[in-house]
Amino acid sequence: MDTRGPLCVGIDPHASLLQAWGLDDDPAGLERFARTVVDALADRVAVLKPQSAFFERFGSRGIAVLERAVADARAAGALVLMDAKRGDIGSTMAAYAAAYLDPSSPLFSDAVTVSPYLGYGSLRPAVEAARASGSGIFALALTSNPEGAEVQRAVGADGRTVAETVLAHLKAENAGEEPLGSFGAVVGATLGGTIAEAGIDLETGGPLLAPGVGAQGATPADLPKVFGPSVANVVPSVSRGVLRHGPNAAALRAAAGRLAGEIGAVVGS
Ligand SMILES: O=c1ccn([C@@H]2O[C@H](COP(=O)(O)O)[C@@H](O)[C@H]2O)c(=O)[nH]1
Repeated sequence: MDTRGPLCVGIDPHASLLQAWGLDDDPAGLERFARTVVDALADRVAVLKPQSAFFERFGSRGIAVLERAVADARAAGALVLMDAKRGDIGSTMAAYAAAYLDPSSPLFSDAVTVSPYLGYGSLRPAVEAARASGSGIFALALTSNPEGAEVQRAVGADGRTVAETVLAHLKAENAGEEPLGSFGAVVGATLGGTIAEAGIDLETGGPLLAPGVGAQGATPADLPKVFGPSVANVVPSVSRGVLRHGPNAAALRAAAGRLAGEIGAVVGS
């Protein structure tokens, strides 16, 4: 983030984008799509975020493409955040942690998105794997979709919302880490002033992944209102808002560059 700015670009090979890029909706089209994004952007953006679902839908051939994209992006200097939103009982979580956070795995990534909705404690194997390998996690706290509120804003017996409980756990993981720890939260850029209105503290000492800029309607100018004083820790994430400019590499770079400039103007990077 210090050297490249905080922008994260998602690699989301929607069938509609493959078509728009003149590619077939098959593993060869998927591979060309992923390779084009990595070649265009991995040497300049801080984070590339492959959305695992779009690779998984092609089965083992899609996963092979994902493995190559992860390796190539990391080799070019980008951090890779695997958006897989894994979450399960602890013993199964250990296997997910081995898949994404163990350096010997072909899908090893710098971080993975995880769902804390089987209870934050169920994520312990991922936390431990991240500590062991120097990687990280991003736990879903306040997601960008409107349906998330019914779970995430629910109030527990201690008077805190579920999201606040998740954020408090992340803050404890990051204690003592400077300038930021490796235990991030996902907080949608689409949430407007609702976080401040609810008095939710986003100071977890970790990065805040902010999806929702672009196709979901949020803009870089919304970030200060959504994140308040925590805006400096935000990693804004954009997928379709950049990808729709492909397949031309220069156009992808220009789109990412424009967004990076707009984000820099509001977060001060
Ligand atoms: O709260 C969340 C968590 C994750 N996502 C993911 O981010 C991208 C958004 O894509 P856009 O094209 O920029 O809308 C996608 O992979 C989602 O699964 C999210 O949107 N919200």
